[in-house]
Amino acid sequence: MTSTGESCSYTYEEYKETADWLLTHAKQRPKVAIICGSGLGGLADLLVEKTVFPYAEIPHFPQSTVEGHDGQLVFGELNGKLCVCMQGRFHFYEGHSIAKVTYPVRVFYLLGVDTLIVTNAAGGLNPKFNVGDIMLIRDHINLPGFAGINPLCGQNDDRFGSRFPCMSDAYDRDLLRLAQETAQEQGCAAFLQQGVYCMLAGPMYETVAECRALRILGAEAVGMSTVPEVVLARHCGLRVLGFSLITNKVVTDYESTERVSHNEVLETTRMRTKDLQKLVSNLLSKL
Ligand SMILES: O=P(O)(O)O[C@H]1O[C@H](CO)[C@@H](O)[C@H]1O
Ligand code: HPA
Repeated sequence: MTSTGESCSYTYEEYKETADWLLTHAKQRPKVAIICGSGLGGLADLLVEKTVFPYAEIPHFPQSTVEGHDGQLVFGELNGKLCVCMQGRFHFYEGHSIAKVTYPVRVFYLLGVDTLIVTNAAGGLNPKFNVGDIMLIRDHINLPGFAGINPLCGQNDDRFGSRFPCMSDAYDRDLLRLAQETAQEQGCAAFLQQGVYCMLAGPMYETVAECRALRILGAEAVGMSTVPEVVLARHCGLRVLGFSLITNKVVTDYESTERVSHNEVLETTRMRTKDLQKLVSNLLSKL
């Protein structure tokens, strides 16, 4: 049990119960799942022929508590492709166990999904990045994982994947190329970047010294999500594509008067959300 009294792990049967419930209640059989980051849930509104499930109605499903995360699972079609979209994700800092944060990923796998698209809002560490840039995630640094906060800790269930999964190919190279091509075609290459995302547990934003340390580690964007979802997705063999929207620049100078806030984060997502939606939507038609 965690300090909040939550279960630290789930049985195969629990994941299966959720998946079976969804298979009974939704007519769509998507191969693509999308997890929407802070302020980026508008993507799910673009789906047509929708079936919408508030998280509270889905057996064993966690609840969203963060502003900018609506808390519903949307099945439907986007640009001719069936998908299931999480309008709101779960974060470790909300007090959820890491198993709960990643719960939907194994449910997606049991639904028959083979591709996961993750989006997030992130702070830009790479000095070349501008606010409003979209960074394709080339790789990640699992900082909570260094400290043992990892959804794969505990007994391994071989029905999902192997004890020691490879992570050197976490982000699918073909999907990365496709995303770059698509960005060129739709004319948003000018603000497309590629880089390394680093997850911290949050909920506080980083100190100046932490940002400087993260840069030395090779991180180019920093956030409080995504990595556990990707780890679990790769464990069960899903292909992964990730987008970080650079919502703010991190502070690396003690003289700076800049102060990051969630309002600033959400404001940037409002400015760039349509471009990201178009990119994901155009890309889906090519899968
Ligand atoms: O990663 P997402 O969910 O997009 O949200 C990011 O924005 C929030 C902080 O402003 C944190 O939750 C951080 O992880
Ligand atoms: N740090 C951590 N998480 C974030 C940030 C940030 O600067 N911006 C958006 N999510």
